[in-house]
Amino acid sequence: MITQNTLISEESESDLELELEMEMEKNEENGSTEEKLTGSICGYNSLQHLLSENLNPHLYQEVSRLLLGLNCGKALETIVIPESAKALSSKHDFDLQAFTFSADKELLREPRVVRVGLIQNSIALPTTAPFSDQKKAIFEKLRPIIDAAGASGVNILCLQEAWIMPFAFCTREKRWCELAEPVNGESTQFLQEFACKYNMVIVSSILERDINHGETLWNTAVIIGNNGNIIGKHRKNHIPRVGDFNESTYYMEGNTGHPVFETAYGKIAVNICYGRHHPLNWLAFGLNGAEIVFNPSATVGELSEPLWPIEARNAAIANSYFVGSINRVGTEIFPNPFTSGDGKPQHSDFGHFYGSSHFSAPDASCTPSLSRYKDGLVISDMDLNLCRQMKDKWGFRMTARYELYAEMFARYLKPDFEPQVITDPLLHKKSS
Ligand SMILES: NC(=O)NCCC(=O)O
Repeated sequence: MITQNTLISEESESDLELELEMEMEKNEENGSTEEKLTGSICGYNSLQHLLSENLNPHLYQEVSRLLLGLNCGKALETIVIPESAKALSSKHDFDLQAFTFSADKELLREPRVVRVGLIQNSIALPTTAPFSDQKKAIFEKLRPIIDAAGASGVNILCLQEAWIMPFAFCTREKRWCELAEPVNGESTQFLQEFACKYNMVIVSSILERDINHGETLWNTAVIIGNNGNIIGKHRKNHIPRVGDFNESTYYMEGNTGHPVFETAYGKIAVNICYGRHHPLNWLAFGLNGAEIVFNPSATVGELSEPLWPIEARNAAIANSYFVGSINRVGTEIFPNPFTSGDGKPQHSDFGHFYGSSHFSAPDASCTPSLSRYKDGLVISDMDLNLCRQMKDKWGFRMTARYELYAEMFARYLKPDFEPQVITDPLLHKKSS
């Protein structure tokens, strides 16, 4: 029975306001109160935080079991983070969390444990600052977070979508195109040093300018190998045309298919942001053998927050791989107001990017999420053997009936396609 442990939604409005005020006061974390007010859930930095503070330990355990699932029959365990990484997180005020997904022991294969990190961040300077200063400030902001990942022994690190810039695609202003870089440009060079220093694979999502093909623009993930080499790139397949996400003004649908990159630490792929709403996009990376698929994103609460914890987790389950979901944080205000043809008054920001980066595993378990308003690094160990173990257990690949769907698509793509509908012969008969 929920009584004094009740969720705060049942409290009176004035109680709630008082509690929120007290929570904000006792909250020692840095960052502006205003950002926390817009970014928090009633003063809590994440759903897990809200629940853990308001439920008794037994109720919290039961709620977590249902919300986060179990991994090998147990709640996910946290892992010990080196003091040097913790010190960086306190000094530079970023959220730092670390977990481990295990798999069953096998008789013929050794465990294949890799340590993976995801970074979420807000921009570092106002969008009105000179572009080069904005970019440099983001580099400087990320430096200690990447160092914390390196100090923690992260093998594969992924940054958020278009991490070197504000998510300016809402504006439709062409001047933001200046922030596009070639695949081997400034941001890649910046990350190559870390890749070498920490023997780390890094996935970097940028606005790409393809110099060799008419200086065209793409939304691209660059895969940097642990020797600092560029392994390859993937271009975002599905471009949003929803709300303020006016990204088709800037770049076209990707032309790189669904590549899987075989790295020193496993087979990885990147499903960039809006591609997460397309189950076939997830499927294709799985068919090419991905063991971890990253979803670097930029999305706002009003549009997608109820979808966020579901889609990635479902993809991990359906495709028997791990998913790393990243969303940026904060509210980015642009100098010129814009509208997006949806009848809403003109405005100067997208709304709040709600962070909440996390991992999902093929056995339906997932980590708690990072903060809704703070920069953060979430780390997880994952035994990649779990991918095949879940394929063997559920048999989704073997029961998939791909031939049925191949035939369906072949028919659907023909101009004379007619939907397969069998109408009740009595439906249109006049009653006599
Ligand atoms: N960046 C991007 O594709 N955002 C689209 C919004 C969403 O998919 O939630």
